[in-house]
Amino acid sequence: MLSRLSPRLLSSSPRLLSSSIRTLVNVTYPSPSVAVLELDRPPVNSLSLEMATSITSHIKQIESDPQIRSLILTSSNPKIFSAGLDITEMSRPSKTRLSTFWRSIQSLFLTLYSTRLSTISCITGHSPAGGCLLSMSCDYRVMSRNPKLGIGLNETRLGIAAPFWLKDLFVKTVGYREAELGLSRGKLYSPEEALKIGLVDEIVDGEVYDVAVERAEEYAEIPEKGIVATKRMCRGELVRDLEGKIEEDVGWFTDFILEEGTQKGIEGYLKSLSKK
Ligand SMILES: CCCCC/C=C\C/C=C\CC/C=C/CC(=O)SCCNC(=O)CCNC(=O)[C@H](O)C(C)(C)COP(=O)(O)OP(=O)(O)OC[C@H]1O[C@@H](n2cnc3c(N)ncnc32)[C@H](O)[C@@H]1OP(=O)(O)O
Repeated sequence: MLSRLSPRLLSSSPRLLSSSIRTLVNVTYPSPSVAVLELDRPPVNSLSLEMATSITSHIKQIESDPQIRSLILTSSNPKIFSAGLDITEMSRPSKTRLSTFWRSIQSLFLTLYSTRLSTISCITGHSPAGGCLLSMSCDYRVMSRNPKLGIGLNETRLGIAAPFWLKDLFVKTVGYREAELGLSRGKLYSPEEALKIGLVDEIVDGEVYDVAVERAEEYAEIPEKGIVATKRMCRGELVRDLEGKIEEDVGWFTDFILEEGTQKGIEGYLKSLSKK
């Protein structure tokens, strides 16, 4: 029923939907050419299989409306953009669920990174690991100036490594040496530090959402043909690299996660999170 509605009517607020069909995101339209996709999976917007699948299918629905030119990705939680992958998906999982989960993450990345829409990440809160992946997949990133916030790839801190395509995305964003340092140290950057290395494009003292809408409208004024061709030129290589290695990447991920040593690391990390 829901999928037959026009994307414009698809404001999937939890207030309107029963929990059984909750879509984990809210979609709104601040202007005729701009859509906002708000992550809404309390407590920390972590990316479970269902969450990743929902975001991907909403991006595709929004994309199918030719009037919409820009998409803002943001969070219903003012303190947390996204805590990244749902770590519980990687803790003692079945191999089948784990590979389906990883496919949903690959698909979310490919969809967001190569969409015809101009994408603005509106980062009001923490954005570690998979949260940083979502932000880096967008065309432009605005972040609140709050020095307590962190953005970056902290996988090594969990005893895991970023997959090759996330490493490549990071290298493309911040350059080789900074990426190597940031990845191996599992560094989370403050907004000021992130701005300095090009991990975010702008930091905002006041209402970051208003700035994101302004930028989305600016992008929407640029002729679509030029912007889509440019995006394809800049991003095509990484998209093709991953598309050509989907199965290999699923194999690496499942083997790596299912190793006993990795499982112990994940268990310990989960404990440390819930003890806080
Ligand atoms: C050479 C071969 C290479 C092969 C490579 C192949 C494959 C690659 C292998 C692996 C790649 C996998 C990539 C992973 C990327 C990821 O995204 S991993 C996730 C990383 N995320 C984090 O580390 C963030 C952890 N969370 C936090 O730091 C904090 O929660 C926060 C976001 C800063 C918020 O803090 P706050 O104090 O507000 O909240 P709490 O910490 O109290 O959390 C509330 C609640 O939520 C639970 N939780 C937090 N984060 C997650 C999460 N990511 N997943 C699941 N659950 C999470 C937390 O445990 C609390 O739960 P509660 O105690 O039950 O209330």
